[in-house]
Amino acid sequence: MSKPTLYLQSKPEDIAKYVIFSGDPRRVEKIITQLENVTEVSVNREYHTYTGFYQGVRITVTSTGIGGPSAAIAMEEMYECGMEVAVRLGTVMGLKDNLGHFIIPSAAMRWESTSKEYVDASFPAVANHELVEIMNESVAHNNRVSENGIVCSTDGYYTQMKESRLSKKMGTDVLGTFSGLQKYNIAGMDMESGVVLTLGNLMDIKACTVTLATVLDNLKEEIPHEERIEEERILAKIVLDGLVAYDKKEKQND
Ligand SMILES: O=P(O)(O)O[C@H]1O[C@H](CO)[C@@H](O)[C@H]1O
Ligand SMILES: O=c1cc[nH]c(=O)[nH]1
Repeated sequence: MSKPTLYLQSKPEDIAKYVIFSGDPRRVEKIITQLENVTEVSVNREYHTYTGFYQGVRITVTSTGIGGPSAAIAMEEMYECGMEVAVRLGTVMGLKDNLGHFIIPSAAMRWESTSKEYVDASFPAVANHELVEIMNESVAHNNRVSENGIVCSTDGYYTQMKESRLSKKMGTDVLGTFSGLQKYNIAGMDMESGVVLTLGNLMDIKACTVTLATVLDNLKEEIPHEERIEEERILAKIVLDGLVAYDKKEKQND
């Protein structure tokens, strides 16, 4: 019998080949309401991990909290357990006129530091093309709009995404960050895509991120609360439907 992993307290037999990573543990509790025959694998720190079935496909869902370091731990431990496909399901700050859009980035800028602990900054954080296509189709089937631009992942929330009392005291140019990235045609900002896509490539597994633009730069606009609840439910359905479509395609190719 293998030992459970350190933080996600998981063994290979607990974990499906398809793993969904979601930042907020409370979002995980909502996602699993769309699954059947759900088993709690573990609830430890920010990591809430469950495995269940969606239309007959075995899927694990886990949370990673906020930021790259804890996302890397989750990716590593799921890889130890045999993960073959990793999908980050989360939210993103839109940098265009894209509030409410489903952003499935083709790649991420690696402004965060965690992925640089693994590999040089020149290594690209690219999503798996096949998964991106399948998730695009799933967005369309769910009557929503998808976008495949590049996102930027960062470590700083109150230094790069939202002005704060301290950022103002220190004269940090948060608004300048947005205009700089907009010049590069960046679709949005989050904190984990750079890590998930980089590690996915290093692990030689398939990885992508599927995100909902819930806010615009500096939180100048936000999706209203009730609408956000419904759109996050659809976000989960998009990812689950996408994984089922991927699984079907895999089986046809076998
Ligand atoms: O909604 P999640 O997946 O947590 O993602 C985003 O929300 C958090 C910041 O508000 C960061 O983790 C960011 O990447
Ligand atoms: O403020 C936000 C909201 C969603 N995602 C982020 O990364 N930041």
